[in-house]
Amino acid sequence: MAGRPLVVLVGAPGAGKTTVAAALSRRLGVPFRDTDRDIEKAAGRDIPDIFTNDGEAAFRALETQALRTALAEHDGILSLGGGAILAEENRRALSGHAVIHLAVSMNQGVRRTGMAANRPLLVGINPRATFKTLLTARVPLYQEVSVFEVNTDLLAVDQVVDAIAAWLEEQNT
Ligand SMILES: Nc1ncnc2c1ncn2[C@@H]1O[C@H](COP(=O)(O)OP(=O)(O)O)[C@@H](O)[C@H]1O
Ligand SMILES: O=C(O)C1=C[C@@H](OP(=O)(O)O)[C@@H](O)[C@H](O)C1
Ligand SMILES: [Mg+2]
Repeated sequence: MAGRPLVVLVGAPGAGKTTVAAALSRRLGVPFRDTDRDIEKAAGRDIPDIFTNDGEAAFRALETQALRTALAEHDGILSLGGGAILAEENRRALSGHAVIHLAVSMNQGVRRTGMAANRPLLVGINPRATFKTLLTARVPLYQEVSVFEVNTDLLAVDQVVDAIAAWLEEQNT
């Protein structure tokens, strides 16, 4: 099952990584994988449960392991959790891969994640301030690991897929 992801999607929560990765994999007819799902499957629990009962550090350790495994064996489209780029070890592991940054503004990010309470880091009294702090800390890291960026704010999911498919085509010509 050894492989190499065709594309790895990074970006803040609500950028659309999971949704776009699934849509892109359908478009290209290649497998889809999401490290958050891998973690939930392996643990037999969902992410809020892992955060609440084991803490963020435990989640990050599972995430590093899930990333390492997926990079080694997945040969389709891979989406990561928004915080996967925080560990230097993970950024190093992503080096040389076709990493695409799905960018999202605070307004859109809060709007898209506000509906679901399944992102433990964004649950709180001021999601806008939390999201802004998160972007300030992470955007430089998303940019550091990526080789291409799509600003998703004004695009529908299919249009984000179009942009990535066009980029891939360019790489192959
Ligand atoms: N380009 C987009 N335009 C509008 N809504 C979007 C877009 N991309 C994703 N969404 C919606 O935003 C929410 C979060 O998407 P998701 O794929 O879970 O993001 P991520 O994995 O980056 O956190 C979902 O409800 C999804 O349908
Ligand atoms: O930004 C983060 O630190 C996180 C983002 C989530 O994934 P999405 O970016 O897919 O929402 C998930 O990995 C976890 O809740 C932590
Ligand atoms: Mg996701």
